[in-house]
Amino acid sequence: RRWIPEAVTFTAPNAQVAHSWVQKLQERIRSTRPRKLLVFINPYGGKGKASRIYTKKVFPLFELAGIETEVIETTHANHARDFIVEQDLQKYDGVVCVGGDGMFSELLHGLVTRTQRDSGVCEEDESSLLTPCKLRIGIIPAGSTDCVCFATVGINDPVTSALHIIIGDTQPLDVCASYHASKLQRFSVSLIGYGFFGDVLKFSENLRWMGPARYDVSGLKMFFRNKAYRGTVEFQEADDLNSSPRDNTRCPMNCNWKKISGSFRAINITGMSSACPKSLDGLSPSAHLADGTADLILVHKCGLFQFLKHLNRHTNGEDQFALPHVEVHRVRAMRFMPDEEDEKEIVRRRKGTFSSMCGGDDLHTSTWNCDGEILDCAQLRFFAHSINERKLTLVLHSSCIFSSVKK
Ligand SMILES: Nc1ncnc2c1ncn2[C@@H]1O[C@H](COP(=O)(O)OP(=O)(O)OP(=O)(O)O)[C@@H](O)[C@H]1O
Repeated sequence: RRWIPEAVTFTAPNAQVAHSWVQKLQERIRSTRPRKLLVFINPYGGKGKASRIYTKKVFPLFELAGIETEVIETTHANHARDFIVEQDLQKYDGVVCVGGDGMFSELLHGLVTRTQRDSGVCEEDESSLLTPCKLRIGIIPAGSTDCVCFATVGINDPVTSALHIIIGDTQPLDVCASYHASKLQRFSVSLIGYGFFGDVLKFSENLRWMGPARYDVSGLKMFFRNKAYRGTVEFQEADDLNSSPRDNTRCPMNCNWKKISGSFRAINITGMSSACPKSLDGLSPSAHLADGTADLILVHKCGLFQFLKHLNRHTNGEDQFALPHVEVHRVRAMRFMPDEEDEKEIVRRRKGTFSSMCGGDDLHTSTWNCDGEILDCAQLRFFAHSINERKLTLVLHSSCIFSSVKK
């Protein structure tokens, strides 16, 4: 999957022929390639090497390809998002982030919000039909995990990504919208995880000073903690062709929703494979990129060894779903409700001295990890939106979005 630039020399019989070749090539290139890009660099992403990666590896290629760039080094979180929401973007053919998944998410939210505002659509409203974004997002990987880049391009290599951007490659993606108490929480494209991955992210926030190693340390702690959370997952399977989460029907009987109650070690929803350098096949190797579905993976309460077996299968090529405590469904929508008893217990524990002493570590609900951002709530509804313009049925049902990601 790694691309490298290569020079090819054509020899023309005379200058006139050479000139016509150049002209023809330029015409072709102009119609498919971006001419002006807005680049955001997160100087603190990953190991803090984003600026150097851009200057040394990416900018020379953009220059060689005649792409004009405007570069903004971010000074604070949400700098890129706010810029996209507020500034004139007419002159750009695309926006590029040099950073990790968090930076990609900023650009995604900025573009979605901007597009809805410009077209007078309320993105907060669950029933709104969102307007697709025209601008594309390019990702130059320079973060800690670079999952979105890895799962779409197959490698997290800045030069490969720069070359894909230069030739105008596109890759449509599904965008998932998550709601809590009827309020939009976030848009996401890769993992939405409750239980294990929610806890790993939450605890890792205290360890930011460690850099990317924080995820390993937090993962180890949460693995041995072996906590499961009670609740009910309801979902609509993708092959249920008679209904769609956006068909505007009102069903009083919940007839097309499947329901599973129990104690879950992890609830993961992923709109793409979520592959990354640590797990080359990802959480769900056969997840599709742009079909309006996501894969729901339920890991029921199990022993340490059983959970280790499941996790280990993300890296050794064995089927991670072929285990008695794991099940997987392809879904269009999902909702999760923690057990009420647990909610009451949280309040009781929060008031207790024990809780304050252990920093809420013993809480009976987890949080959601939404593309690497914490959603501090347990109850959640989510919809997968298709953005694949080639499939008419999906466009008809689709209420969203969006731009394609340049590989
Ligand atoms: N100048 C800045 N100072 C502080 N935070 C920033 C700045 N610019 C961006 N951010 C925030 O930093 C967060 C993390 O950035 P980024 O995703 O690039 O790196 P990462 O977290 O190391 O990688 P990954 O998301 O792949 O694990 C983002 O959510 C972004 O909002």
